[in-house]
Amino acid sequence: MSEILKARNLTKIYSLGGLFSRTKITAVDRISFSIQPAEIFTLAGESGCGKTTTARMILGFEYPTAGELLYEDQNLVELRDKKAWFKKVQAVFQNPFETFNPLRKVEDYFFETIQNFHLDKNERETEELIEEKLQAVGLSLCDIAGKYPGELSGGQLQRASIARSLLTNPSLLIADEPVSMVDASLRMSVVNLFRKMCDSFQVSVIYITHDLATAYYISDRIAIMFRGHIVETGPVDQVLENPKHPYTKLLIESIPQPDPQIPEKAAIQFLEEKEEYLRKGCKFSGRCPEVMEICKQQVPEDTSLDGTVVKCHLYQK
Ligand SMILES: Nc1ncnc2c1ncn2[C@@H]1O[C@H](COP(=O)(O)OP(=O)(O)OP(=O)(O)O)[C@@H](O)[C@H]1O
Repeated sequence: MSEILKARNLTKIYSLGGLFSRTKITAVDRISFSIQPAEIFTLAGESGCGKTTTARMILGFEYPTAGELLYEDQNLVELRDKKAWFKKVQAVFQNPFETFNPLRKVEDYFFETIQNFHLDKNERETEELIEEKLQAVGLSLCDIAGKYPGELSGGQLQRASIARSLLTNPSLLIADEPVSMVDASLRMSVVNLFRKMCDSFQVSVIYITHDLATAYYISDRIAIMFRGHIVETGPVDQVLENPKHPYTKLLIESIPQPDPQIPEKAAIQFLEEKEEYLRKGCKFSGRCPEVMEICKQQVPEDTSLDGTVVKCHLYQK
């Protein structure tokens, strides 16, 4: 089956410290990937590796500095009818309490989406459409009727957010850390919904996460990002059961969790992040246990290996 979305050498450069600053980082550096119909493709990596920037370019919130984004061979950057694109691609964000305004009833968002995209026919059909999507995520109109976001749990609200994203029958959902704000005990049930949505509605999902365990559980393919590069990509079991890139191995052993309670630590992390982005050669060379001299000089090319693609000098012929 043909791909629904293709990214080719997608690049985003930011100026650090304002538009006219001379220091620039390549937050996303010539990445290429494609999304097949009805698959879950995970973008994984630690904080500040370019995952959200990639998602924002697909959603049209950021313009790529270079490269192409193609939807059914149409260049998304040149797309004039943004509304038609938003019908096909929907987003589920990290914090459902930020997605919904605390002063508006949750059901209003459903009716508004239907109105905005001209999906309504009559009152009964509108309610049937909403009920269908809510039931698919384990809720019903009765659960949300008349309620404000604060009256639902985080898990219920995230389910409602997923249901709303399905109203337009999108072909692609972008889920950016969708369960990181949901209670740990409910996380798997929400994550499982993406698999279910994928199978029931033939929607593809780009799942953005730090959490390799949930990625392993629901994804078909995965791309591991580090400082703007995709360093390893392939079928999820191949990549996570038999990792090749030293960074993938490190990520599997331990996922660094930034601690908002320790500002000094955050500051150090930011400095490291910037240093790594600006590093010549392989961005991971400063931390790599298998570093070689060439790694400090040259960015490695992509190498195909056992069904995966690895960006590492260790595997270059
Ligand atoms: N508007 C911006 N201006 C300047 N730098 C930016 C901007 N947005 C992101 N960045 C930088 O680009 C890099 C990648 O950020 P991005 O948010 O894409 O990473 P991420 O992997 O999604 O991280 P997180 O998981 O913390 O959201 C970071 O160094 C970040 O500071």
